[in-house]
Amino acid sequence: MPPLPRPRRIVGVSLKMYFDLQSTLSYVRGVYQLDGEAWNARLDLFVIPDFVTLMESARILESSSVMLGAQDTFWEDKGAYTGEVSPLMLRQAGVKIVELGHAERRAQFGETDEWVAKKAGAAARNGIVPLVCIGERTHHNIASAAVGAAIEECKPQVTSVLAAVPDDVEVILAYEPVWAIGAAEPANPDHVVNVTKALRQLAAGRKGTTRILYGGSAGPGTFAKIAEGVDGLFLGRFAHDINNLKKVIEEVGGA
Ligand SMILES: O=C[C@H](O)COP(=O)(O)O
Repeated sequence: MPPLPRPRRIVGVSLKMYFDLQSTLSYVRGVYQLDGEAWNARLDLFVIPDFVTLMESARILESSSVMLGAQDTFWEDKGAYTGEVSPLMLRQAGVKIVELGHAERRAQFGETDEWVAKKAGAAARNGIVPLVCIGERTHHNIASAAVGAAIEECKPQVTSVLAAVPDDVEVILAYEPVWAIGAAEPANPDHVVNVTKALRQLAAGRKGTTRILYGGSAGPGTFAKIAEGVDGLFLGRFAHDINNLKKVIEEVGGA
């Protein structure tokens, strides 16, 4: 099968719950300063702070091309859902991307593929790009077995989401092997390339853009080794130093 044309590259960071209010806003200001770098590198840049700082983050980023993300959403727009966050309000607040199904939410808060798919549908309905985290929980020692097992585990995570969103809307899939999140280093590059190539085929017939990111202890030096399989990186801890985010933007733009 001929290789599929590749979409524009994209790099972003989720702050999870690592920072406090002032350091979050200061970080978002730092990302704003990298708008020019991202433009020069011809890639899209996003930042995902916590919910509390979203409105102020939107204000900081409003004159830039940096896309604002949220760490989750509920699947209904309005109603008696105490504690949940509406996708309608996220859109009104300036959110362009919503992260769904992160491994930490699946493990600690019981997120299921069904919930993630419903949330992805709600995001798309509100004009927000779903960024869906997928990945296998355990790592097999034999490389060939590890690739096959990862693809099998990721497949339903992807297909349930693709069935829940219109065919012509953009979807971002973040391949994050669970065992590589919060680790000392990212997953083996061959493993990432082999799995992401197979995941790309699952979305091959879509009319909408599907971009595939890698996440899991990614940082400077990661992208060039896996560029064959992915369209960018989804960063965590190793982007807390904003200079590392700058380096990654340059690397992804140059690779
Ligand atoms: O959301 C980002 C990923 O979970 C990666 O986090 P990490 O780079 O700190 O492992």
